[in-house]
Amino acid sequence: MENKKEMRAWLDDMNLDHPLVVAGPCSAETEEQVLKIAHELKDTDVNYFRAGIWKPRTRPGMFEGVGALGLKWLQKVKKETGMKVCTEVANATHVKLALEHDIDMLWVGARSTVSPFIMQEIADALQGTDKPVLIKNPVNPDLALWLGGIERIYSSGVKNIGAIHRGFSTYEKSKYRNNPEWQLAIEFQNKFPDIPLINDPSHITGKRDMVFDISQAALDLNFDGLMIETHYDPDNAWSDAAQQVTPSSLVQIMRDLKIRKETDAEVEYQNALNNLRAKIDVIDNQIIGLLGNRMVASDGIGALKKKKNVAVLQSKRWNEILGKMVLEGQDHGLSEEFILKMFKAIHQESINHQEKIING
Ligand SMILES: O=C(O)C(=O)C[C@]1(C(=O)O)C=C[C@@H](O)C=C1
Repeated sequence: MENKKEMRAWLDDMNLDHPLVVAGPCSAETEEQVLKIAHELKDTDVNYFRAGIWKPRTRPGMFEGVGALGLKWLQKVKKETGMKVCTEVANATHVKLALEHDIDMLWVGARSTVSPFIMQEIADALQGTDKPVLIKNPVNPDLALWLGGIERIYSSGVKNIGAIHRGFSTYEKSKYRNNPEWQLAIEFQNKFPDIPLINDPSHITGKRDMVFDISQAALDLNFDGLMIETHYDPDNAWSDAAQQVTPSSLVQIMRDLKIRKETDAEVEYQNALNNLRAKIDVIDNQIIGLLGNRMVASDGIGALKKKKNVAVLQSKRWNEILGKMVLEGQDHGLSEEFILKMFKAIHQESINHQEKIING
């Protein structure tokens, strides 16, 4: 699949003066609930009203959505508010029913994107539709799998396409429900700059008080839109209670978000920017030079270890280095998270060098 301008035509044609906003409850619960939220979102920046009707849940016995009945409620939302509507589809039957009920946009969830068989089934059922289809990232941080899923949908003739970044599952404890792994989203944009990329801060954070910060971070990284779960009584929602915001909070979030432009042509700005970028280029070259020197020293240690038959991994020494560097980093305004990531990568490279020497 190649990047093509046509992939973003559906969004460009909307001529929005703000990021695309998709909002509405995690789950459609009752007709009254759906309509009440829709009416509260009616005269806001919201472009698409969302509600899940088929809910993939981690464990059986949890609320799995109202099913096809909810499609009628979404039709009512359209009729009463004029808002476009969207929902998640997870198999060919869902697609068929959603298209029959003229749902304006569909999305494929993270638990479906992981499965090439399901993606192919959904792609076949979507064949030829002109409705926009958004594909969420798979639960695991695998860019190729995400792009493969999008390619299946695109290859079946769906030209109005988009992607939703909802973060990635981790075993490790984290302040996020799903780790954003922003680098992966940046790589996505580098490869496919014309696939509209929508951020889902609700699933990334799992907590409503973090939704604003993640939304702002996404806009700062040139995301095209936001999907934010919204409920008039979040605490009593039937699913994902902790992460939903009220319609009035959503309006406030949209008001407070800063939308930044791509660049500024002013000469003074351009000159100052170029000066600082020249500095960064010099420093980056120095960093590479220093890392190269470090590996030469490591190669020397590798040769010594080979002679004396000593193991490559020296945990005590390594932990001392990590501890020292975290403290050193603090003095230079560098976060512990960054220092640990960087030094773990350096350590691995050092080990690879020594492995080559010892086994060479
Ligand atoms: O000090 C050592 O023994 C090394 O081999 C160097 C080094 C490092 O790169 O800093 C590499 C591997 C060890 O696990 C510990 C440290």
